[in-house]
Amino acid sequence: MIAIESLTRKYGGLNAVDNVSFTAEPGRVTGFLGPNGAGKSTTMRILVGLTKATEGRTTILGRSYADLPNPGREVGVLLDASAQHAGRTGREILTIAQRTMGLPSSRVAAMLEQVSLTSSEADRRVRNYSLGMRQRLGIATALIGDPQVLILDEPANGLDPAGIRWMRDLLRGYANDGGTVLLSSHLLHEIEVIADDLVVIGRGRIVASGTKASLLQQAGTTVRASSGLADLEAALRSNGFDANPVPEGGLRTSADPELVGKLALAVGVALSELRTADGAGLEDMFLELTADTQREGAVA
Ligand SMILES: Nc1ncnc2c1ncn2[C@@H]1O[C@H](COP(=O)(O)OP(=O)(O)OP(=O)(O)O)[C@@H](O)[C@H]1O
Repeated sequence: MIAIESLTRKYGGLNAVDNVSFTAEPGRVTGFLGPNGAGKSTTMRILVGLTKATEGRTTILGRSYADLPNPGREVGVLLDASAQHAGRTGREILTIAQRTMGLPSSRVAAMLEQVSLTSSEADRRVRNYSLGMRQRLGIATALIGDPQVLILDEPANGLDPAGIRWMRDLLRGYANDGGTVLLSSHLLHEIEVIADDLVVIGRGRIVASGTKASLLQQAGTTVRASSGLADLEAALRSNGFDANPVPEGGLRTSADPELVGKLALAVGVALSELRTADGAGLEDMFLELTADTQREGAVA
């Protein structure tokens, strides 16, 4: 279990993290989602004691990171896969972690196998690793102490589609065995498949959080038409439903698709798209929630 309570981190006049509170629960994968610069890495760095909070507190398994007696045995951390010592081999990096944590030497080979790094890859220097191989090695280092909690910052970076699938399965299995997983991404589609819970952050503030199922429900129905949207919006509102424009044209509404179709017919609007809450609806909601925090418009 990870708990973040009223966390604020200021850099000069900037609130990089602004009064953030949420928990990540055992047995669940919590996706920490937000556009570039939203405050995800800062929050994670504070969690593992690399950055100081200006206000608020964070705990892992009920204690601050600094108070964990053998942190690697309790929490596995992957913040920046490129930060590994480039002159060491993957096997050396894992061996150092194994010795530091007082683990049996057999853990090194077991971890290499778990992340599918071959013996010859393990004996190559990290400077010759692809980013995907560094991510695998980083995940192996995070898992070597058999921790109950995993904190991963953008772990899918550099992985190919098969690698992303592999990581999802690994994290799903880990959470199913009772582990707590907090993973960040700026790409909704990367974590919506795996996350049970989502915490959405924009400009340092939490803009939405909850189970994926509840957020999907809030995402409602998305409807598009090449003309007449204003009439449809008015009809929805006069029937007591929300109707809000979404990026790239269209409306998102709390009315169910069948009703939206009937109202569209009644006001003579030909629809080009009508769909119920799904990943795309969630994406519309994510873009809308973080619209004023985007640098380049779309994120996914
Ligand atoms: N050491 C620092 N000094 C000054 N500003 C910082 C520092 N670290 C982070 N920031 C700022 O804090 C804000 C949040 O950054 P952070 O790296 O936490 O975002 P992020 O959500 O992880 O983004 P990304 O997806 O791009 O990694 C940004 O505006 C960033 O420029």
